[in-house]
Amino acid sequence: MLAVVPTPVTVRAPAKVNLHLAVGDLRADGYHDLTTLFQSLSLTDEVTVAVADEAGLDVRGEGAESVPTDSSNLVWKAVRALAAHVGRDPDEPKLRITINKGIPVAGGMAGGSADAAATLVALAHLWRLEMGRDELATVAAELGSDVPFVLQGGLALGTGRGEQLVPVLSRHTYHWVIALDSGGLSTPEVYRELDRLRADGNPPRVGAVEPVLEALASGDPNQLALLLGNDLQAAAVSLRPGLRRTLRAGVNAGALAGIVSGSGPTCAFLCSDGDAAVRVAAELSGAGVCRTVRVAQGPVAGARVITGDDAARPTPPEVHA
Ligand SMILES: C[C@@](CO)(OP(=O)(O)O)[C@H](O)COP(=O)(O)OP(=O)(O)OC[C@H]1O[C@@H](n2ccc(N)nc2=O)[C@H](O)[C@@H]1O
Ligand SMILES: Nc1ncnc2c1ncn2[C@@H]1O[C@H](COP(=O)(O)OP(=O)(O)O)[C@@H](O)[C@H]1O
Repeated sequence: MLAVVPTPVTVRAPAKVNLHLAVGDLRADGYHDLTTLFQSLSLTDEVTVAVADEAGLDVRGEGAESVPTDSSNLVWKAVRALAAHVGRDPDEPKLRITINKGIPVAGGMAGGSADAAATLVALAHLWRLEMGRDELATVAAELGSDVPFVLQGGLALGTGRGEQLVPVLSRHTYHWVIALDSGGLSTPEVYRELDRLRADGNPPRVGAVEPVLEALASGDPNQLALLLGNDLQAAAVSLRPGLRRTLRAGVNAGALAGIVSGSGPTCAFLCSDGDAAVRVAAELSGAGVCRTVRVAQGPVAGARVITGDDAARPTPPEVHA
């Protein structure tokens, strides 16, 4: 009898920016307790999972050359984790995975996490698993602190190491300019640098999260801009001092405020509306402070299956500095 080969599944998953990132003390397990507000952004990766005669991984797009294709890639970790969770053989049938990257690599925007979340959703579809999003989220949390959020998308308050999520109702769209750096920063190194700065002195700490939630409820980007904050910013700037210039240049170009995205080095600039974002992007791209500039909106949906022509959609507008 002929075996039916399932149709390949393509899943799109979003980047994130932390609107508020309060980092607590170092825990015994090596993580830090966080209080963070995540917003998903319209910079996305697409992951296609297909059953094939030979297993393999192709990575294309933004920063593809710096992404590992061996078993350390988060998509293979996602395959192994989900297979273990449901008691399947991760190696049969063999899988061919293609990642199309639109999210900067090691940029503080959860690109690897987005690929892991996308792989979980694709496999749940391909393997016809009867799993709810909550069950998928428990597997996601094993793969990384940011993976549950990019699986869920939208706007959410994250606690614990960032994996415990409460969705935040959002009726407003925010417009961003994203400045991509020429290199990446290692997340553990940035956390270590913050510990070092705190041992030596008193780097600035963000305030309470409640006013940020109120600003989000108002939908006024001017109000939100005053409250954006990231405890990791001082550490990212300490490791990459040029980010100070980038942050200044975005505000000089007309953004309401600029922030280092998560552990950096990507910087995110909040703008008053879509037209302002295009103007800021054009001016910032000529300032010589970053590699590339993108325009993005948030919040957007979490990891979801896309089909047909939609999968061939062009990448977001790009302006080279
Ligand atoms: C900083 C943040 C902010 O959202 O994102 P990025 O900017 O890297 O995307 C996250 O905390 C990154 O989450 P993620 O990239 O999933 O990190 P994980 O794989 O869970 O952890 C990598 C390492 O980062 C450090 N880590 C991570 C999370 C946390 N709450 N405390 C930590 O100290 C630990 O050293 C850990 O070993
Ligand atoms: N699918 C993947 N995409 C990107 N990076 C990956 C992936 N799998 C593993 N990595 C590794 O994870 C590191 C962090 O990448 P990424 O998730 O893009 O950054 P960040 O943690 O700053 O958001 C990369 O330097 C790379 O070595």
